[in-house]
Amino acid sequence: MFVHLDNVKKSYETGEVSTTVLKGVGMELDKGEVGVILGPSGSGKSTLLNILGGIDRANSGKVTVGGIDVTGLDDNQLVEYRREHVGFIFQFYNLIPNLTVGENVEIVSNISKSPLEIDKVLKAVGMLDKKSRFPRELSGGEQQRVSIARAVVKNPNLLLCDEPTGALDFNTSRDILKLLQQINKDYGTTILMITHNTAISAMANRVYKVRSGEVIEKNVNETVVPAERIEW
Ligand SMILES: Nc1ncnc2c1ncn2[C@@H]1O[C@H](COP(=O)(O)OP(=O)(O)OP(=O)(O)O)[C@@H](O)[C@H]1O
Repeated sequence: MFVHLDNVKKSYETGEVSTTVLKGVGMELDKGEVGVILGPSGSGKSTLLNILGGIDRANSGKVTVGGIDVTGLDDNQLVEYRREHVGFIFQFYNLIPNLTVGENVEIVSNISKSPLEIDKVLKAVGMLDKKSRFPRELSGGEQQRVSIARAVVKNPNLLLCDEPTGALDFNTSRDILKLLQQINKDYGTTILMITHNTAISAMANRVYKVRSGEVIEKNVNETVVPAERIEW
């Protein structure tokens, strides 16, 4: 398995209080697959994604990605892992406001070992003609396209998306999902996506339902539905 989480546990200590957020999560994804994590607010989805992406650490259990034992990495190795292998897409884009579209993508490309061509990636997300614009001059959907370009330019093995369509209307969401599906197909990028929207799970190979820090249901879809046919 390309992505493998085994019995991952996580709790946060705030003062004297300990909150258990993940209670022994198991998850698997083959190379080139799309996975969807569904679950209510506060169920631990973002924590799970952050551990997988090397932003946060598990207290126990094992996480491997493409043969790398992520749980065994020291802080420097974790930075390297994030930089080389993982692309992140968030609900609220997180673009740098005083850099243009091109520059937002370029700063990531500059610190990557084997980046893709910036213009090629901007073209793939339909933003090449707006390369010189600033984020404030773009719609939400366009900003999300740029944040996808920024994540994809480093040619990551794993693309982690935390509610990528959470702030977008139906049509724009569907365009963004189509784009993610296209990237999965064209670059063979393994994608794991958090969503509240159960309809989106139709485009995934594997679906994980999470509740209160536990996986309560795992499904493997025999057929994957093209994003343009998803309705909600
Ligand atoms: N750094 C932290 N310190 C303390 N508690 C935290 C921290 N990060 C998350 N939590 C708690 O862990 C629980 C799970 O949070 P998480 O963000 O993973 O849930 P989620 O399923 O992604 O929720 P949402 O859908 O609302 O984003 C929440 O109760 C949250 O308050």
